[in-house]
Amino acid sequence: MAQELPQRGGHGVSTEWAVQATGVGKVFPTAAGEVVALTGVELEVRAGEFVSLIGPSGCGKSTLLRLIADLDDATTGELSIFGKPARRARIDQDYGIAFQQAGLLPWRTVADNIALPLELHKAPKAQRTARVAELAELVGLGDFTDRYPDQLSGGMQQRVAIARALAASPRLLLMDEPFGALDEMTREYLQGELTRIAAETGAAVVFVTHSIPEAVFLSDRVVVMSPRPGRITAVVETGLGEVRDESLRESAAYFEKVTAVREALHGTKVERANER
Ligand SMILES: Nc1ncnc2c1ncn2[C@@H]1O[C@H](COP(=O)(O)OP(=O)(O)OP(=O)(O)O)[C@@H](O)[C@H]1O
Repeated sequence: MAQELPQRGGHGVSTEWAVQATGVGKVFPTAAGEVVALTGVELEVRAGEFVSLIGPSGCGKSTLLRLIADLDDATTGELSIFGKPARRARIDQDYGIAFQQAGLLPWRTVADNIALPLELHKAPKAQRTARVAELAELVGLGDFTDRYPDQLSGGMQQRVAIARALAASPRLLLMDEPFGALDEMTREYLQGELTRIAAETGAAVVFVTHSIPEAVFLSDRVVVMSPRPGRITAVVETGLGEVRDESLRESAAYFEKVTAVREALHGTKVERANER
């Protein structure tokens, strides 16, 4: 059945779905019995839309992102990325990923790590060099392109990972707490940059976070999940439009949505999340 398209503040209405999850469930067999990590997940992310997943530890946020990225298989249900099976989308490199661990190649410099997706896309050398310089500047590492990952702080490594995810201007970005290890000022700066880049490139983003303010600042919609078993319990549309600048953080509309997400989360009985 055709679903109603969510409204987006800035990119105009698209009829294309970046992600469609239908009846998705994931069960992990363990020595102690089966762990139902996800059940009955229905999620659509429109092309160009920014969606955050938030919820207490263990509610299945990372598992859902890993299924979208085809890093694991769903036990039930179906996932499609731009209308393709997740596996096809992975082979076609339809998305960029930035996860909690930077996952950089230690034998490659910052510049060569950022360039990796461009090499896979067979971009000409001159184009690669220009794009790498632009991205390194963007994440504040313009002076560090010749360094190796072990010469960088954890936060700097994470910024390289973000630049790498953006390198090939993918139509979809999958991000699992990419700013979690950064200091607050860098984090807020990169949040602003990410919304600008997503708007400029028209990329859809699925973003896992533990931070309510971060989710609200970044997103068109905040998807609230609850554990045991992991499922979607609420979806908060922010309606904050495309311009996400610092003044937004002090606006009444922003505070209202932060409160709405907090209340939706409390409805998921946060105190039970650690009973596993
Ligand atoms: N490979 C695995 N084998 C067994 N159980 C797993 C595996 N991966 C995840 N789980 C379980 O699935 C559930 C969801 O885990 P997941 O990491 O997706 O949660 P999360 O919401 O991302 O948590 P956090 O916020 O702490 O990162 C948890 O109960 C976890 O213990």
